[in-house]
Formats: sequence, structure tokens, C-alpha cells
Amino acid sequence: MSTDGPPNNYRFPHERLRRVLQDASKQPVVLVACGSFSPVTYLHLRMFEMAIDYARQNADFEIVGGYLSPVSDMYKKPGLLSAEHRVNMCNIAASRDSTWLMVDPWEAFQSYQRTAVVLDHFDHEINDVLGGVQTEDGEHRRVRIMLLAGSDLISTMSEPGVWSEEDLDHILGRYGCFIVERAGSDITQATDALAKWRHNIYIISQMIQNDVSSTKVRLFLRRGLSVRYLLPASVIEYIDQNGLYLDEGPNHTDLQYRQQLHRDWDREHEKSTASSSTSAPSVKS
Ligand SMILES: Nc1ncnc2c1ncn2[C@@H]1O[C@H](COP(=O)(O)OP(=O)(O)OP(=O)(O)O)[C@@H](O)[C@H]1O
Ligand SMILES: O=C(O)c1ccc[n+]([C@@H]2O[C@H](COP(=O)([O-])O)[C@@H](O)[C@H]2O)c1
Repeated sequence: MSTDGPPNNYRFPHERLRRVLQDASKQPVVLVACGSFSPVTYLHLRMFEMAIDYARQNADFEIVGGYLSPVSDMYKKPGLLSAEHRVNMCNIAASRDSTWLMVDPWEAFQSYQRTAVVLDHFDHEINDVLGGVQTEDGEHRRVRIMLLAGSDLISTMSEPGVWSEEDLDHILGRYGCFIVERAGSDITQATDALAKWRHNIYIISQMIQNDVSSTKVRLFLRRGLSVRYLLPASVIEYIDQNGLYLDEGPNHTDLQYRQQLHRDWDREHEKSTASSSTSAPSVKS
């Protein structure tokens, strides 16, 4: 699949890619998470840890690398901050909070690239350019590229008009994916529609439910509420220093504004508790 070509001065990041397999009986895998990351949250980082645990216990895979691939500005999703800020925040999070994750700015700094094309880009860079990985005996192995996504993203794959059938076959048939269960999105329904690629779809249950989303973080920031412990402190510092996500209201140091926000927040909270008071809280087993 063809693209516009790489952005200026582009260099594929691979300094944290493990080039020697620890277990030659396993298939080497690189995980690629595509998304907005506006901003990146702890859950985005945690998805990779969940995938590592899953692969270790349930599959013959050895994860040799993990990448965040922020989408292009041309994706034009509401709340999408400039690629520059999103890539910077992902880089800060990966470098300070992870020992193995990397950020590939390739798709961020050019026209919109479909996910199938993004996975081809990783396949090309890792297998054709770098030559894949080696076993301890020096035998060369191709790395399998796999998509890492939440179940909400996978649900969109069965919605008409969002993904092309040809791309789905390319992504799920050729590469495969790990899907992290996400509250509010029916994973069984999502995967039933993709049954013909079932053998290449690995479903990861969230043993500790975490429903943080970038949308909620943006909402909190606009309201002047704390987002500490939802995303890395270094990313929060970057957001504060650059005055990001305040566009729908005055600066969060404005006392009256903050008071008004809390009044709004309390009203909303009262409304939601009143409407849910007739049903017992749902507890996920
Ligand atoms: N709480 C979560 N549980 C499972 N998967 C998640 C969660 N948050 C994000 N993801 C997944 O991370 C990937 C990147 O997501 P994205 O950047 O769109 O984040 P988001 O929080 O869904 O953003 P937004 O709220 O702006 O839509 C997607 O595959 C998405 O499904
Ligand atoms: O390739 C496609 O056809 C395609 C269709 C819908 C979404 N995507 C990708 O899905 C990713 C997450 O999207 P979103 O809307 O959940 O932030 C983003 O990287 C998009 O490029 C990709």
C-alpha cells in the first residue's frame, strides 16, 4: 500500500527494539497502538503491559517492542491537539514512564494514513530495513507486527463505511491484533462480526478496570479539575506549561471560573445520581 512519503528528517525510532530473541521457540512480535493520544493517559501505556502479560501466558509470542503511533492532524477528530504536542506528550510519557515503549511520529506529521498502511510501514522498517531480529544462535527471524487496540476501536470495524473490507483483511488477516476490553463496548458483539479472522484476534480482559479516556481528561482540564494519577505527572506538567486543553474556558487559576465549574459539576452529579438511584450499581466480575 502506498503513502505520501515520510515527513522531513524522519528517522524510524528503534533504539529500544530488542534485536535478540530470548526464546527461539517463540514468534517475535511488535505491538503498534494507533490513536489520537490527545493526551496520552496511563491506560494507553498500561495496554502494552497487559498485552505482554497476555502474550506470556496465553500465546507463543515474544514481544520485542511496542510503539505509540499518533494519528495525523488530518484525522480532524474533535479534541485533537496538534501532532507536535501529541507526539511530544507521548515521547515524554514513553521516555520517563517506560523502559521499552517508543513513539513513531511517521503518521502524525503527514497526511492521514489508514491503519493498514501504518502497519505496512512498521513491517517495512523493522523487517526490510532493519532485517528483523535474531535468535541467540544468530538465526534471522521476521517480526510479526500486531495492532494493539481497545474494544471500542474494534467495534468500529463492524460499523458500515468506517473501514474497508480489504483493509480489515490486511490488518486482521495478515497481521492480527490484541484487543483490550473497554467498559461500555461489547467485545463479543465486536468480535462476532469479525469471526473470519478470529484466529488472529487476541482478547485481553482488564483484570483491574480502568475507564480513563482522553475525552474525560480533556473535560477535567477544561473544568479546572485535577487529572493527577490519570496520566503521567510529566505529561501534566507539559500540558500546564503549554496551556493546553483550556480552549473552552478561562485559565484554571481563575477562582470564579473554578467555583462555577464546581457548581456545574455538582448539578451534573446530582442529576446522574438521581437518574441511577432506581438501579443497583453494576459490579463487573
Ligand atoms: N480505558 C481504555 N480501555 C481500553 N482501551 C483504551 C482505553 N483508553 C484508550 N484505549 C484505546 O487506546 C487506543 C488509542 O485511543 P485514543 O487515543 O483514541 O484514546 P481515547 O481515550 O479513546 O481517546 P478519546 O477519548 O479522545 O476518543 C484505542 O485503541 C483505544 O481503544
Ligand atoms: O484505517 C482505517 O480505515 C481507520 C478507520 C477508523 C479509525 N482508524 C484509526 O483508529 C485510530 C483511533 O481512532 P479514534 O477515533 O478511536 O481516536 C486512529 O489511529 C485512526 O487512524 C483507522
